[in-house]
Amino acid sequence: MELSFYKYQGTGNDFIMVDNRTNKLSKNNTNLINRLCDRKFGIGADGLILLEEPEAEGDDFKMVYFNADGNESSMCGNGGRCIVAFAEFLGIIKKEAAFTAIDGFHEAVIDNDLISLKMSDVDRVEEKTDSFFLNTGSPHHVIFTDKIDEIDIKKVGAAIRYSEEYNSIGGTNVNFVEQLDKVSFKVRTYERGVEDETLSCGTGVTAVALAAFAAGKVNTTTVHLKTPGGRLAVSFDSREVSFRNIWLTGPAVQVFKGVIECKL
Ligand SMILES: N[C@@H](CCC[C@H](N)C(=O)O)C(=O)O
Repeated sequence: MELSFYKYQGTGNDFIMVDNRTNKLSKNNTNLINRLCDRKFGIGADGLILLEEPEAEGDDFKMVYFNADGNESSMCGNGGRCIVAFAEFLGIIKKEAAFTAIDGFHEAVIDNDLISLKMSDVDRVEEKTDSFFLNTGSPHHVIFTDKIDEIDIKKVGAAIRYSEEYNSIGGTNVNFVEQLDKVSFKVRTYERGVEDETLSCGTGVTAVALAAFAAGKVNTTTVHLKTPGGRLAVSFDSREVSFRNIWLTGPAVQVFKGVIECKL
């Protein structure tokens, strides 16, 4: 089978994007999706995203997200911004989008090079001994440090991701964070399903912004995040540790397109 695809990146978090409105690509083919995401044997990406026909009334499309390991997973914030850019490219939307992903309904707005995505509400930030845990559409463990560049992200991240603490939820993503000033943080993320550090994680920086606010490290409701792949911003309304109207903003870019021969 020949598969047409597009490659997108959002602050260096990269995705294979497939227009699957004709259901050409089966969602159960874990090996194929894993192979397509492989950086040596395939196209190479942190994940693969299907744009499908909407199921809910008023939606423009449906988003289905797979990690590089080939498994369908929870919400991807950078992928959500990239699929909005893809939908605009395909002519499905103009400057605004409404779509459903695994964690529910999302809205998005395109403003020149920046795409803002409305994230799921967050009702709980769990404070642990030296870290925080919250779910921003995907599960995130957040650790504040003052030596972020000295951490072996893959080693320490994997130890937490596979720890007994997170077994019952299928593991977690792990974010290491260093405060830069009153409103900015440097973030490095170990991503579940990629099983390595990625250049950026959208649900991850969202978790960092909310955890920083809950911990009293910032008192503004817009937080700036510097990742190895670029800059993102998160804004929100807060009531104690309950967060609403959460928006993730940053660039999303089409890198190339192609056709690949897939053995099913
Ligand atoms: N890169 C993503 C997060 C993707 C999901 C994650 N790897 C998981 O399985 O929890 C983002 O930008 O949010």
